[in-house]
Amino acid sequence: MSQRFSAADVATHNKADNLWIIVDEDVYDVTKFADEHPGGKKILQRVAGKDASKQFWKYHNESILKKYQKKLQVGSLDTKKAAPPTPPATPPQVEKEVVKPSAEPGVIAPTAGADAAEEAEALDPYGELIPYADPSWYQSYHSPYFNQTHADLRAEVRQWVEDEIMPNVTEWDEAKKVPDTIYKQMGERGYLAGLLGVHYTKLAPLTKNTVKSVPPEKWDLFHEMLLTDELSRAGSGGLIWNLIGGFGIGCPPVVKFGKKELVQRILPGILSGDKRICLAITEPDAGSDVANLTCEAKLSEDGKHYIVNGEKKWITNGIWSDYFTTAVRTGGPGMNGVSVLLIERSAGGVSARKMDCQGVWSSGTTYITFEDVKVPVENLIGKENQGFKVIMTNFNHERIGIIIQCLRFSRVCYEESMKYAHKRKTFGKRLIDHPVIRLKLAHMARQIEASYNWLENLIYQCQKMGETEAMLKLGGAIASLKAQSTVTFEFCAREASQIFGGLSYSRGGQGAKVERLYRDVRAYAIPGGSEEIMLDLSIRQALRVHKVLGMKL
Ligand code: HEM
Repeated sequence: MSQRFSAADVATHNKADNLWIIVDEDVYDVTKFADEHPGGKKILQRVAGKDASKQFWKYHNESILKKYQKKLQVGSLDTKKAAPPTPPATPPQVEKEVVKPSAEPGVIAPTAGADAAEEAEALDPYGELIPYADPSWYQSYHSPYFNQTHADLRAEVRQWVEDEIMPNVTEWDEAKKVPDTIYKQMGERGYLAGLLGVHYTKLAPLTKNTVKSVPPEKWDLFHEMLLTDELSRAGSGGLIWNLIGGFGIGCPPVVKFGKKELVQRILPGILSGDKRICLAITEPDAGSDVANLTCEAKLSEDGKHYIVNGEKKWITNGIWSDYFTTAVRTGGPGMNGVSVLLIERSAGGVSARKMDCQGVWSSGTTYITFEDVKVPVENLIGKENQGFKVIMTNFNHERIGIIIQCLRFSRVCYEESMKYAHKRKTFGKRLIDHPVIRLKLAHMARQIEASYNWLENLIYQCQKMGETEAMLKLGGAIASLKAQSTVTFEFCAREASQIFGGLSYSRGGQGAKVERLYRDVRAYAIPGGSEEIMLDLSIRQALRVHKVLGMKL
């Protein structure tokens, strides 16, 4: 915005029909906007022609300015320097202080060995540096897992989220739909191909899009993790489920167990963001109890097709999906009669009805009916009656996705609370100056950090192990961490809501993220294995694995 005004110029625009205000040395013409201002026009008229920064920040958060800046800003004060008034996402590099470890007498400190010298350098600080609001490697703490390619991806995704997603996410959630252009961008930016738990180089021949800041050969599971993590900063389960909820769980079985011809035919359209895919397992009568599903697939007499009949419920993205990775019964009762089929909507006989749910509004949760749907036998994923293995292998990936989202949502609740606690005053003090509020923040932070550190460790294990080893050895721990992260999320959403008070009870405004996330909690605690089932599985599976490892009890 090139136009410059003196404070005296702005002061002349001080009438209802000529109403300018100053926020952070930028000048806004709110004459027409005043009538539609949700806080009322009188309140704007009271600051007409004046610097209203203090009042503005009392009632709004950053996304409001981003959203309205283009429409309302007419220039800046002539006193404004080139540098932006708010800290940039990446603060300027400062010379690093070299910290020499030293121990107080009586403290047992490990002596630095030869390996210590090779330890990775901590990356430059990034983000707003609010303690615990980002993972510690963002804040220049050492990490064995992240390098410059992760930092580059982080910056790329954050910019996109802050510019194009965050200012609109509340509107999309209320409309229960994310614009298709955003999903398309997920493909164009090469993100979809990076979210399958499969090495990027394997998918490169199936897509012309790659991620700008990370070459395919350098892509690892930590890139995948941080992509979901950064997207989740928008603070909307609906957004994440819309973008990756169907794809992230519906596509991996096809890539890992689908026939080559099928993969080559459908993957390019999916990875580019033109076609959508979802996972259809749960039924009105079979949730976590997958072995009891009833949707049946009968082989046609000529042996060329399966004919599918049955219902699926709570299917994320089902409403707009072209492909359904579907669990069906091809054999007798129990887990050994289950197969997985890739059902194509274009075959006909597929009806989809959008369901109204408590949370994740823009996720497109769907009730699906299959009526005599003809599915070519080439669309069998894995082997007939061995679909259970396909489904089980998929669970680890699905649950890790849920964990990443829950922990970032917990951080969002914490971060929003921390910021709000610094501006809201009660009984003559800022909230942050009340010990009871600090206690809430402390309880949030300790759970977030403990869970996130376990997550990093599990991602590292997944990276080192093969698919089957990971399924067996990590299944219990991942189930346990899924329960841990949904409990943490529920706790943080509740505590944040208490800190925001009425602002998180009404929708929109400063408490928007907290109000929305509070509604999204159950969408994480129930699907993908409920907390109760996860915790029970975590011990059963761990005992089974450790018996094989030689456990002595
Ligand atoms: C560029 C100028 C402004 C824009 C674009 C703007 C926009 C908005 C929007 C979109 C809301 C709805 C709540 C939200 O989403 O956060 C809102 C609410 C509000 N605004 Fe503004 N506003 C501006 C300036 C101001 C100023 C200068 C004041 C005070 C002097 C003010 C006071 C309020 C109040 C009191 C509310 C209601 C807050 C609540 O519901 O708790 N606004 N504004």
